[in-house]
Amino acid sequence: MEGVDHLAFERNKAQFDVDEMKIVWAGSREDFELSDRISRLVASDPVFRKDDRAALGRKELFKNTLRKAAHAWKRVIELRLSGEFSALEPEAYKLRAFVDQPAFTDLHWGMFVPAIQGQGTDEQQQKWLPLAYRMQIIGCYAQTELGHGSNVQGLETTATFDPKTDEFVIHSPTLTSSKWWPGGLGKVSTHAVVYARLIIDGQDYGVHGFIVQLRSLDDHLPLPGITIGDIGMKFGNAAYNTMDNGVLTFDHVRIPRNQMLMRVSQVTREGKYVHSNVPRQLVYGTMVYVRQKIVADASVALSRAVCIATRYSAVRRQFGSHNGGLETQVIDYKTQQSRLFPLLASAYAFRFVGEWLLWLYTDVTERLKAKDFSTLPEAHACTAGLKSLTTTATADGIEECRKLCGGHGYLCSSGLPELFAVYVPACTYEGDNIVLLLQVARHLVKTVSQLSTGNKPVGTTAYMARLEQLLQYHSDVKKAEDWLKPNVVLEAFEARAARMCVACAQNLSKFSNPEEGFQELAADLVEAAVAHCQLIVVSNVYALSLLHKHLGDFISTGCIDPKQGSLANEQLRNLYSQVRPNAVALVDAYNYTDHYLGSILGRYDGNVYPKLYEEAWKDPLNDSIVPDGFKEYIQPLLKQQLRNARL
Ligand SMILES: CCCCCCCCCCCCCCCCCC(=O)SCCNC(=O)CCNC(=O)[C@H](O)C(C)(C)COP(=O)(O)OP(=O)(O)OC[C@H]1O[C@@H](n2cnc3c(N)ncnc32)[C@H](O)[C@@H]1OP(=O)(O)O
Ligand SMILES: Cc1cc2nc3c(=O)[nH]c(=O)nc-3n(C[C@H](O)[C@H](O)[C@H](O)COP(=O)(O)OP(=O)(O)OC[C@H]3O[C@@H](n4cnc5c(N)ncnc54)[C@H](O)[C@@H]3O)c2cc1C
Repeated sequence: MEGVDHLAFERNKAQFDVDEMKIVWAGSREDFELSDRISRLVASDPVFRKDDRAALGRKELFKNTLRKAAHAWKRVIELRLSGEFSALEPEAYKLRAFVDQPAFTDLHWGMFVPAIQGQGTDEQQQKWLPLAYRMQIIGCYAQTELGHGSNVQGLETTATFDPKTDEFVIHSPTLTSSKWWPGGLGKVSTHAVVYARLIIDGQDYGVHGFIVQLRSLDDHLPLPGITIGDIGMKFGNAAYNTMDNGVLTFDHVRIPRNQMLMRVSQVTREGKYVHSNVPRQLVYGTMVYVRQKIVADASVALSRAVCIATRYSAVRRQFGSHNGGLETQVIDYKTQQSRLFPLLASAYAFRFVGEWLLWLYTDVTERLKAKDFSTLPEAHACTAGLKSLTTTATADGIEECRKLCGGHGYLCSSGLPELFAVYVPACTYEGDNIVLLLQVARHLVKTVSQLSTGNKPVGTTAYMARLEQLLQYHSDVKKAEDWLKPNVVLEAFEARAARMCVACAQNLSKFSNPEEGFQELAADLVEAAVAHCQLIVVSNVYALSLLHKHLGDFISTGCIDPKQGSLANEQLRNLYSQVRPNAVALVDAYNYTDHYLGSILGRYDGNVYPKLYEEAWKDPLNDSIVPDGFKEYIQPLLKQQLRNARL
């Protein structure tokens, strides 16, 4: 029935003010109003239609992406959504988010511009940023190669200084040195920040960033010595195939010396290599920025999936009808709750941890400007660890939501297959999640080993200062309600993380070669890093479901005993019952339009079945009643069977 709210009875059960929660989710009233306005603006604009995406071929899909990106840019300017000619303002960022289609612009604004901002000198910024802000040049981030992604120091592209001409010669010496993966490179970018080994007078100074023009600004053809193309279709149908991830090789391409990004180190006219008094790691700064953004986006992707699964679970009924009455809503099954509600809690937890990480990132950026580099290792460990933790949980969570929607979750019209396919590379790009956890583990082991030298741990590792106490700790939980006290939960998580880190550090000390030890104990180190990152995120329901999931860690490290573990589980069940009447309202608080959700199962009005039925008839296969190919392939079979039957 059109116009009827099939979920009204659920909404009436809510025990909190949904409008207030919308503001909490958005961050502030101002942010809420902005998101609300822009999401409606996108939803009502036919150019931003997306329900036809699944049926488009690659070329149409890509052209459709170009059209949307151009239209979005026009809207940004027409509506004066941001300051003059910049898409880095929150308004433009929101517009991009609600358009909901990965495009070259993500890399231009999300990596090319930040790389110049973070690694360029003032002079370089003045030259390149105005062009980039106006999109008079379009850039990408060309770091990864066919042979190396995680191992950045292993990149092979070379940038050799030629003192005669005051230029760098950019070259791809091997097949494996071909740049491979950069988004926006394949068909669109005119420029790139290319990461290459700096060679001066035969000496290798390691990987540095260079601004390289790739295509003519007139006819868009690659410049001499440059070969570029798209790397081909990726996982999922529409999904990330809106993006032109590309391949690029250089054959002795010359660029002026002043196109090396020179904030961290410089090459003089005489070919002298000069290193500023800033840490070399700032070359990796763009990755820290994007990892922080990815954490903030994890809650968005997970909340979309949870919103679809929660609304649909309230609509869907199976079994349990008595005397011809209604069957049970699947959301009332305890197993459904134990799978869905921790994800609902995670979406909220990630939303808040994303805010916190933005604060941490802003703080470190301010400090860097004032030449205080002391918090850089902590910022790197937190962004790397939380990127890994939240993207893994979100990718797994989206897939769980698909299963929570039963068979209909597998239909493209549920929105979940595409959401999963678009999201899942987040576990790999911007740092493989295991490789990033190993970075966190290095930071933790270093922190533990420095305790004996009197180095006071700071930031998220501050709990290590209470190591003696945490090693003695045993939970004093006696009844299920004790697990509701935040301190009780926090201490258990601190003790578990501390003990796992100390155990790793002790085992490492048994190796004469620390690197060998690190390789050998890598699996344990990853688990210790996960424990530390979970500690950063813990909050009520979420914490208890994690404790339940990782009960083995808590018991084997002696933080809690099995009885306390089952009390945690008992409390978890109580919490699920408290969440149940509020579940639909909690997902309404995300304030997502039906356009943005892109899901029949997650429709605000819950009018699922008629719309699913209607949608099925739109499939191109249903354009004709008898399928194309019937005469060639089906009819002969049927005729043959008839003949056989007669025989
Ligand atoms: C209209 C508007 C539209 C707006 C849209 C905006 C959209 C925004 C969102 C953008 C979305 C973009 C989509 C995503 C695209 C993906 C792009 C990519 O994948 S790009 C490609 C991404 N690729 C990857 O992510 C590659 C992953 N690999 C790596 O990051 C590195 O190679 C490594 C870290 C694994 C090893 O590094 P390596 O040097 O070999 O070895 P060591 O371990 O010895 O470390 C040495 C020292 O450095 C330290 N340190 C390390 N990192 C950092 C850091 N970041 N910082 C600080 N420090 C760092 C480390 O702690 C150590 O310190 P110490 O102990 O000596 O004191
Ligand atoms: C959709 C998408 C978009 C991308 N966009 C860009 C872009 O715009 N620009 C760009 O430069 N790059 C881009 N990339 C590349 C991306 O950053 C890399 O793929 C990523 O960093 C992982 O590196 P890799 O492919 O070398 O993986 P590998 O390191 O080869 O990983 C393979 C396996 O080896 C394991 N492994 C590797 N090293 C270790 C170790 N030391 N210890 C234990 N296990 C290890 C990993 O865990 C993984 O299981 C993109 C990738 C994707 C998928």
